[in-house]
Amino acid sequence: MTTPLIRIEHASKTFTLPDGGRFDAVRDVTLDVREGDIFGLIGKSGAGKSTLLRLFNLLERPDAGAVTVAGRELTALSKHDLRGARRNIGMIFQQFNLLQNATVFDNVAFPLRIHGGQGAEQVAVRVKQCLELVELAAKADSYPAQLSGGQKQRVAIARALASGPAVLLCDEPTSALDAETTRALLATLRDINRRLGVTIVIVSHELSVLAEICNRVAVIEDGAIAEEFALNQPAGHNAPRKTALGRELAAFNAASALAGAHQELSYA
Ligand SMILES: Nc1ncnc2c1ncn2[C@@H]1O[C@H](COP(=O)(O)OP(=O)(O)OP(=O)(O)O)[C@@H](O)[C@H]1O
Repeated sequence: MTTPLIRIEHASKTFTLPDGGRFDAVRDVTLDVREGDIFGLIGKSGAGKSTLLRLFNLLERPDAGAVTVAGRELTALSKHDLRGARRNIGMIFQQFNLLQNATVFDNVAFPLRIHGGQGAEQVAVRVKQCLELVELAAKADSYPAQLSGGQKQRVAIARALASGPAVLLCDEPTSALDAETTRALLATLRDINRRLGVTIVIVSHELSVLAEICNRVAVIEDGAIAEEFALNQPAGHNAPRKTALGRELAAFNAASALAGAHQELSYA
């Protein structure tokens, strides 16, 4: 058994509320993500999916437990070393989070410039590579306001990949996009996973998104893992699911596999 690329061990996160109360958003989660996975986190609104995802790069620091990525225990690193380790973990968000007053080029160059160590020419070469990857090289001089939602998210992907990370975290990456743009964006993510070998962890409330792209999912309920299972298994390899969401997702997955098989047959 190979060592997982990401290991979350007994992680918990409690928020203190304005009224002084406490809320357990993540409760004793242990989770492995293997290299090359497209790993999905599903759950109802408020289940703790985004908080859990933000533990993967310590955007939220767990109150207890350990987070290890590519052999480095992030929870044990100094601030300085954590900054370096984070270059191995890109992240994209539902609302893209681009710098509005900067061009597409400057948005993608931003993480390279703040980290330093590369000359302007090297930065330009890397930005061009990343924009070509998401098919937006022609938009280098545009501003975010001039782009469609799908294009903005592809700029965000290019920015997230600029430092050559092994992991890409995606927090509801398609929730602000229409169905067609969603399909195109998922194709880009799949391509990045297959061609560049980038491991992806994705939070989405859209079952169709997860059924289409993930090879493994965890169902989150009340901040804990209710069940975890593989998708796109050969027929007969699917054990009964424990949760309603798990059953719904498995049915979605089976239906889209069947649709795919029909499509292949009609092309044969
Ligand atoms: N900084 C915070 N302070 C207090 N409570 C928070 C904080 N961040 C999240 N929470 C609470 O923790 C719970 C889990 O939030 P989280 O965003 O992780 O859920 P989610 O499953 O991603 O939901 P959604 O799909 O609605 O985004 C929610 O009840 C939320 O209100």
